Amino acid sequence: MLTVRHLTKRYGGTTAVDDLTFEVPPGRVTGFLGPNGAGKSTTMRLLLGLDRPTSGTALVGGRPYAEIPEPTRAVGALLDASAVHPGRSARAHLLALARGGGVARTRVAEVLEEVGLADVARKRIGGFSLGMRQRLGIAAALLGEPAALVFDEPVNGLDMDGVLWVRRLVRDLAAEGRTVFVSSHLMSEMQLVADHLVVVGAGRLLVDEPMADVIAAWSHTTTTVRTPDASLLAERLNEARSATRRRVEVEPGRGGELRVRGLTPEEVGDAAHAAGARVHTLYREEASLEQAYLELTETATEFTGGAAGTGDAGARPDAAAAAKEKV
Ligand SMILES: Nc1ncnc2c1ncn2[C@@H]1O[C@H](COP(=O)(O)OP(=O)(O)OP(=O)(O)O)[C@@H](O)[C@H]1O
Repeated sequence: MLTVRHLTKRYGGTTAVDDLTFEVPPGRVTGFLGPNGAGKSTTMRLLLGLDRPTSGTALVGGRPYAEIPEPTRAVGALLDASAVHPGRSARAHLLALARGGGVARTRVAEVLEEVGLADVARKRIGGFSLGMRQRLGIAAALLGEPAALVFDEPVNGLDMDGVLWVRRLVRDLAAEGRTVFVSSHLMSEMQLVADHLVVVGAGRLLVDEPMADVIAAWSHTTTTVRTPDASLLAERLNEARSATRRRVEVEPGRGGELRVRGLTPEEVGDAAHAAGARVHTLYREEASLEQAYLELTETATEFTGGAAGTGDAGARPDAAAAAKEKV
């Protein structure tokens, strides 16, 4: 279990982490999502005792990292895959880590095999691709067979095989009952691996919910209909709204269009027929989870004046408003 309570970290005038509170329990993959600069790496570094909090606590198995008796067995981490000695071989690097962490030498061959680097074990790390370095970083994290794993952007630089391998590994580690905490700046990646999602923007907690709930709340279908009889149809749709238990929203779009959320194109078409409204265009739009996430983090950044904003300033405000309601 990883526990973050009222965690704050300031660097001079920059608040990298701002009063964060959440837990990462064992047996599931917890995704840590946020745009660049949102404070993900800083939170992970604080959990791993690589930096001191300005205030609040970051605990691994209920203790601050510095007080863990056997840290290698408690938590393994992949943070910055490039922070390795380029002149050493992969094997020598892992042997040094095993020696330092009190781990049996035999684990080195095992983890090299597990991450697919057995064939290049004696090659210098300096000649490794970014993907190979990521695999080596993951091998180092797995050395002590730790109860918790912290992976900062583990799929960065990996080819498709590597990405699929990391996704499977992360899920397997959680299935073994380990605590798995994985960061990414991509919602699409989180959607594929995470059971639970923690979203941060400008250092603040925005969402802490099961992935399934996030998907249900953020994805929605809008049916757009263009008709010269908009008021007739709108009236009929309002009747349909009171007849259904689903949440239906009708709002005017561009050029006499109506945008209907909560009803399918078939239902809108039937309502138009019943109302005697002429339909010139009728289509369905799926709101993407990625878009809702971008708008959420963008809004968080605007309100806090942080520097983590990304994306398109013309983004649709309706999804951002819906996302804000969720917060
Ligand atoms: N050692 C440091 N000194 C000064 N500022 C820092 C330091 N480390 C992080 N920051 C700042 O804190 C903020 C959060 O950075 P952090 O790296 O934690 O974000 P992140 O979500 O991990 O983003 P990325 O994916 O880009 O690493 C940023 O504004 C960053 O510039």
